[in-house]
Amino acid sequence: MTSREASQAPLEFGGPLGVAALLILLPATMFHLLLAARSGPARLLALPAYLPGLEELWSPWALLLFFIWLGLQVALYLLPARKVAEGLELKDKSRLRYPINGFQALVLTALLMGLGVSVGLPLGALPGMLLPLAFATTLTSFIFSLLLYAKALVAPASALAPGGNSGNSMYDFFLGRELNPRLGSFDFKYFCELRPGLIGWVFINLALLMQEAELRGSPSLAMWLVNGFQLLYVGDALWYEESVLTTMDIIHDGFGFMLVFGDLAWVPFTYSLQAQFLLYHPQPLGLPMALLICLLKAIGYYIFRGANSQKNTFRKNPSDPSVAGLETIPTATGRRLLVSGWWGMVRHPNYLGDLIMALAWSLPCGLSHLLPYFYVLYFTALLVHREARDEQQCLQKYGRAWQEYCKRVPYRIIPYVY
Ligand SMILES: NC(=O)C1=CN([C@@H]2O[C@H](COP(=O)(O)OP(=O)(O)OC[C@H]3O[C@@H](n4cnc5c(N)ncnc54)[C@H](OP(=O)(O)O)[C@@H]3O)[C@@H](O)[C@H]2O)C=CC1
Ligand SMILES: CC(C)CCC[C@@H](C)[C@H]1CC=C2C3=C(CC[C@@]21C)[C@@]1(C)CC[C@H](O)C[C@@H]1CC3
Repeated sequence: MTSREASQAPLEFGGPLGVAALLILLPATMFHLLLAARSGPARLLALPAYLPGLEELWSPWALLLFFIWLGLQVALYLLPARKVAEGLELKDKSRLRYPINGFQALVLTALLMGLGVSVGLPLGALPGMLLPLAFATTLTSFIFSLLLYAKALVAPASALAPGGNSGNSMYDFFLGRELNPRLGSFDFKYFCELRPGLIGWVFINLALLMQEAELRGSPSLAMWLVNGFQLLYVGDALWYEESVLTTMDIIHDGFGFMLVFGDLAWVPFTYSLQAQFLLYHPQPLGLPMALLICLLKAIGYYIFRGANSQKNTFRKNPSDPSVAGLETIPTATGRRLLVSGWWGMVRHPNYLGDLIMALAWSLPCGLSHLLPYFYVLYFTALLVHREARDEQQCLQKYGRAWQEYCKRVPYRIIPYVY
């Protein structure tokens, strides 16, 4: 297939019409959440009381701040890494190399921020800039995705993603045509997936905490919990950075608007919704309830980390003592599928743990509003859809062995429910 021939891969996300809707709906939802979080009624399901004018959205300072942030993260990405990992084999039998220094980037960013705050950097002013920052990031995401689309037009056929090469420009712009767009050894998708948005989310949360301390004397218990839980999640993702190299985002999906906007804008501005909500709507939280929520978070994390580590260890070294005793099914590819341990409980135990953690992030916000539960609702939809896509890919990869696995482990995410 040449780069100008369209692939026959089935269309996802409702095809061109579906992605046209998503191109509008995703940014609109993000701005709706940003506005709702600061509004008095904080309603998830009501239209905003007013629409911000361009003067409220556009600020060259916000754009500059976003580029300084990107520049800092690029610089940290380029620092010597403790390890350079190889990705999975590509169509042309080559393997790309990726620096494993995301956790180092998080720690260095924290040190720089600490230093900055100690000499007067007004981190607490960030919450007031979220709207123009989100606007600048969205604008940049559209332009960056267009550049990536143009770059893919001259990429060799072997560099294209299986799904983003339908021949419909809007669909391919959304899904991404090129699988691993790079400039030299700088990998745009890998960089964006784990650095600017994920680390940005942590510092937006921290800025909201500092602002709350400024407003009310000290941060609330609910704000501490949300900050702590989400920092653990981001720290974990960066500590286990190498495992992102086997996710469908890296090995299957192209780098188009969906991931560009998702990584750069959606993650920092919507995943910080609970902390945004708490700044404008303080919630009382007693110690017993806080302890119960911590227990829920611990259970979710235990399942999430246990399941992810078990699969990653098994894929790296099936004779590792921690996984050697697990029951498996052989497949025609030579790889085996786990059918006991976490992966014998449901077919996506890691999603179950992630969903439990999502609930624990929202509960500190109390039960008076639906808004802070947006993440739980969105994430359930995302994981159900993602699970269906992964099943399809596994069925193609493993055929009868996958059918056998589904028979042995009938539930997808929640035991005896789904
Ligand atoms: N917060 C967020 O917004 C998001 C978080 N996540 C989280 O990221 C993590 C990664 O998720 P995701 O990328 O979807 O994929 P998974 O980590 O669930 O990996 C799925 C892959 O695992 C392998 N696999 C499936 N079943 C078995 C088995 N029984 N034995 C051995 N290998 C098996 C298959 O690949 P193969 O056989 O090729 O190894 C399959 O394609 C999850 O914890 C998820 O919750 C994901 C998306 C968004
Ligand atoms: C804009 C759309 C709604 C879709 C956006 C999807 C992205 C936000 C997510 C796609 C896969 C992701 C992963 C993570 C963050 C969210 C995105 C980028 C993690 C890095 C989160 C931490 C986990 O430990 C690993 C995840 C890998 C997939």
